[in-house]
Amino acid sequence: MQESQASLRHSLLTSLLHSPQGHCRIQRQPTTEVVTRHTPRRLLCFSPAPSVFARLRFLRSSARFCLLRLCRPGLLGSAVPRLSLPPPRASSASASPSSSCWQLFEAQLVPKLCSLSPVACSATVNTATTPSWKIVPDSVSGFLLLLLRRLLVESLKKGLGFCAEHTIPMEAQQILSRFCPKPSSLLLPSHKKLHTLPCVGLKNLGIQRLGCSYTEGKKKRVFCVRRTIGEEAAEVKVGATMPARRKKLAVFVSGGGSNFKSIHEASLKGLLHGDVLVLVTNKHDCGGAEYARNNGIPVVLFPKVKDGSDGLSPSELVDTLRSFQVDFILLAGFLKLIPVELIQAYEKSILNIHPSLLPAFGGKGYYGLKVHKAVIASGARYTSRQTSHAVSLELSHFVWETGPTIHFVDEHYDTGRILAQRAVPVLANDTAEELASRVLKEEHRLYVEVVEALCEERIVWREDGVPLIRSKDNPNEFC
Ligand SMILES: Nc1nc2c(c(=O)[nH]1)N[C@@H](CN(C=O)c1ccc(C(=O)N[C@@H](CCC(=O)O)C(=O)O)cc1)CN2
Ligand SMILES: NCC(=O)N[C@@H]1O[C@H](COP(=O)([O-])[O-])[C@@H](O)[C@H]1O
Repeated sequence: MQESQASLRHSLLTSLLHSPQGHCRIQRQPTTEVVTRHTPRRLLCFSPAPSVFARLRFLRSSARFCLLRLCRPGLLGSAVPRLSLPPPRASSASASPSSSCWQLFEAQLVPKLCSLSPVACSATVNTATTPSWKIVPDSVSGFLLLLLRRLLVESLKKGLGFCAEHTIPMEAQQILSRFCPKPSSLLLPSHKKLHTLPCVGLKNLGIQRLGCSYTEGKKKRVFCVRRTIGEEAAEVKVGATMPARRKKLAVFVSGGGSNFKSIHEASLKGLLHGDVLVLVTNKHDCGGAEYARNNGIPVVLFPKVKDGSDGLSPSELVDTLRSFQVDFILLAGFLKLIPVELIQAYEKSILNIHPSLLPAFGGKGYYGLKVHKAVIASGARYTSRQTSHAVSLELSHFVWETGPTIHFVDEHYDTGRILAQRAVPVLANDTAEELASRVLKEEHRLYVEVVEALCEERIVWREDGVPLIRSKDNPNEFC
């Protein structure tokens, strides 16, 4: 069954692509408006049918027929469990329309389009949640192709109506991790803003960029655009803040991996602007490694086991992470010392979570349950507020607390710059296990919040070397 559908898609793509002239445009909204571009783009071609009307009939019937079949649920993402598109995160008031369009465009559809071909259709019709994309021929040579465009739009409308419930396969959502740096934008004569993203998937088709343009408050549309050699790309930055490129993450574990799992799940839900691409562990059979294998995430063994050939050396580990184009390393219950080679290769890019309020209860020997046992045994008490001579003793009260710390990693255990902490109460009759469980819940929340900021490039360094997290809602404030 799959084969026939794949060959069907191929025949449609071939028929659309191998002819001397023609154009395609992926439109975000059903519209008859044609954006006049300041330089014509040769995009895609349609096969020269014996006669004009035969061509139209051929294209209309083949497009409509193939799209109906292409869009049939289960076709495009057959090998991978299907996920319906998560509704886009409510963009903060400050986010411009373009950025929400861009987030939808970059995160949820470009990967699919680029991986499958510009002929694929997808998504649903409600612009408030997920975009509807149409592929229509856009003529720069006369009414013929405009007529063709209208015919195909009609076909697609009917075809896409069939796709309304169509979901994006998970593979498309993971393809985005191969996507490119910051989108740039092209100012169109009518002051519309076109944001384009290099599109690796279609290079062999001569299509190098996909773009998302918008006019304030109006409809949005998406183009597939080809830059012919020598053509000047008048790309200029626009003021609108654009989300950074999605980040590539590596997670290091030695045990159960609950922090790793909460980060991975947050990424799949669209809460993080990043993806976990590789798991590193010193215990290939630990819970975190098991979870990674069950979710298609490559597992790498580090460090080398003493007498065995398995495992990577520090330099091999650096090379491996570079091959995945990893941006950030997240330690989550990893119990081995990170070598200086890795710290130098990933400066200010390695985070660790520790289950106490550092600098208390940190360093060599302080890991896992040992940390919580030490906290309980110490009877450590922190005043909840500054006591001063003026404040009588009965007003100051002792609060017994601990909690997770997230810090940058340097060459020693737990001595790197602290980025975030959160207080968790210690109850008088707590066992180490009960306290560990309470702290772990807070770890999961705190680590996802910090990784979210990391992926959105909201971590800044103060002049005295202290890292701060810029508020998501108000860039002038810090968490
Ligand atoms: N260069 C760094 N490497 C690591 C750091 C760090 O801050 N800098 N953090 C640790 C995680 N961690 C605390 O957060 C930590 C892990 C393990 C130990 C420890 O004492 N380990 C034992 C060996 C334990 C074992 O193999 O089962 C030891 O070294 O003797 C302390 C702190 C991760 N790496
Ligand atoms: N010093 C390092 C250390 O103790 N890390 C701690 O190991 C646990 C791993 O749990 P997880 O594997 O379920 O994420 C977490 O509590 C983490 O803070």
